[in-house]
Amino acid sequence: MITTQNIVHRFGDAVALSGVSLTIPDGEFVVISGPNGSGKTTLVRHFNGLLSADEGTVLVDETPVEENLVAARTRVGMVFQHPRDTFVSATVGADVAFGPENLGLPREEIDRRVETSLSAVGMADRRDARIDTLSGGECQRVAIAGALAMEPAHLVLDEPFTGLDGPARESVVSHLETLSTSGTGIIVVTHDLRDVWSLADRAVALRDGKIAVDGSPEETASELARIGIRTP
Ligand SMILES: Nc1ncnc2c1ncn2[C@@H]1O[C@H](COP(=O)(O)OP(=O)(O)OP(=O)(O)O)[C@@H](O)[C@H]1O
Repeated sequence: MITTQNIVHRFGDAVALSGVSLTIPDGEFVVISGPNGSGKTTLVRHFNGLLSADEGTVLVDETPVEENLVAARTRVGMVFQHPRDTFVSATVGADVAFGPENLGLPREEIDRRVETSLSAVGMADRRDARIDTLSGGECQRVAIAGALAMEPAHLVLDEPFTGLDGPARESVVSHLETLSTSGTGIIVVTHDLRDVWSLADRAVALRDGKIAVDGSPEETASELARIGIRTP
């Protein structure tokens, strides 16, 4: 479970988050939307301690994130926009193995996780492929596999569909659906709710660093429309 309690985040004089309280239970599929600059990326970066709040507290499984960063980053996996810039290894398998290696896991366990994670995104046969030969959609799937190899309770994806064509989006969405069905909590930051609307348990929208909308997709569709966020 991820809990933010009244968090405030400032960049200099600019207030990016202005008192956000949110609880995301294990297994929940949440979409986070909102206008440009409303604080979406800033918010999710608090979920595993990539940013720390100026005020308020972030808890992962009831432990403050800063008390155990490794636990927070193991429980909450993060996949960023433009994953091509975040790969650390030359090949798919080596990149996916990187996180588990840093946890100091035995080789057999690392191999098992790489295999399972790549299978989960339909890339098991590309283990030895060079990263620089992958398409945008394949990069996104490998980035998801890298996060999955940490066996997170929650997978956070920040604008995972940017730059992907229709078939690539469909492929990423279908893998998210499989993960969600198998119990992984999914948190997707997106401007475009069309892809994930039918999968979401909950829709949260930020505006001016505050939660403007929070509820089930059915409950929130008209409120989202009122603040200019289109739903399918
Ligand atoms: N590193 C930074 N330094 C200064 N200001 C920042 C920084 N990162 C974000 N901000 C500001 O904080 C506010 C929230 O930004 P954030 O990226 O969280 O919004 P967002 O909702 O994810 O936007 P977008 O939809 O454009 O990605 C914006 O006003 C942004 O300009």
